[in-house]
Amino acid sequence: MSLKISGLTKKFGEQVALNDINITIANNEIIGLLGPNGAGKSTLMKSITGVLKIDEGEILLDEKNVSENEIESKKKIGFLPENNPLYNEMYVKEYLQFVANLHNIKKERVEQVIDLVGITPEKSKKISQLSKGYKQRVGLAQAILHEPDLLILDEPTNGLDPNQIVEIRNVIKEIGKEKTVILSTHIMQEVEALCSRVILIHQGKILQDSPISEFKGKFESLEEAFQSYTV
Ligand SMILES: Nc1ncnc2c1ncn2[C@@H]1O[C@H](COP(=O)(O)OP(=O)(O)OP(=O)(O)O)[C@@H](O)[C@H]1O
Repeated sequence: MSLKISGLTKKFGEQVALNDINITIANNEIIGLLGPNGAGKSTLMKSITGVLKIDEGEILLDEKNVSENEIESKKKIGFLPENNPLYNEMYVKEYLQFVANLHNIKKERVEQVIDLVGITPEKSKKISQLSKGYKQRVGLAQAILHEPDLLILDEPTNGLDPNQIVEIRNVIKEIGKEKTVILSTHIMQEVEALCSRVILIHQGKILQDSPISEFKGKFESLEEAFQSYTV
């Protein structure tokens, strides 16, 4: 998988949400997308997944422009949006089967993913009955069902309790062994636990794109580094 973003600019009216973003990803790695509220993280993720149309620049996935190859690109990308939209009235397995049908995926894969994200005991429950952590697992399951090469996760552990956070991180770590994962988070421990590379966005621009050790640099902690760049 290769992803090359060049000169990406996205505006909402007068507001420039992303300003001349350039990113190259060539390896399977877990990348932490950091930045204060309103920095442009979700906008970047939605731009890559094709949910938002960009104003300037281009996004190449495996050397093909995502806006000109929408269906092909979507096959290669899995997306867990912020606030994990799910159909609450559906049952877990029924919902995942529904998503699998949209992608033309065999039934066996649904069971495989249910097992991978650890929701086998919950698979016959209604989504509305699940705890937030299990809902998040269902969101992850729908994102990986079609075996995407690139997984984009917008604040995947937001609002979870400490146990659920660890569990979801383990699932992401497992997936990250074979896929490229871009995840946004405000939790520096998460970055430390999962990511090899950090991209820091502030006011729509990239301030830092480096291995985690370089990002930390002379600072005692990632929090300190984050503050020094963004205050
Ligand atoms: N649909 C939209 N219409 C108008 N402005 C938008 C829209 N989506 C995002 N914005 C603006 O673009 C900027 C970047 O927002 P974005 O949601 O990408 O930030 P973020 O880094 O994901 O923030 P957070 O950490 O709070 O989730 C913000 O100023 C936001 O208000």
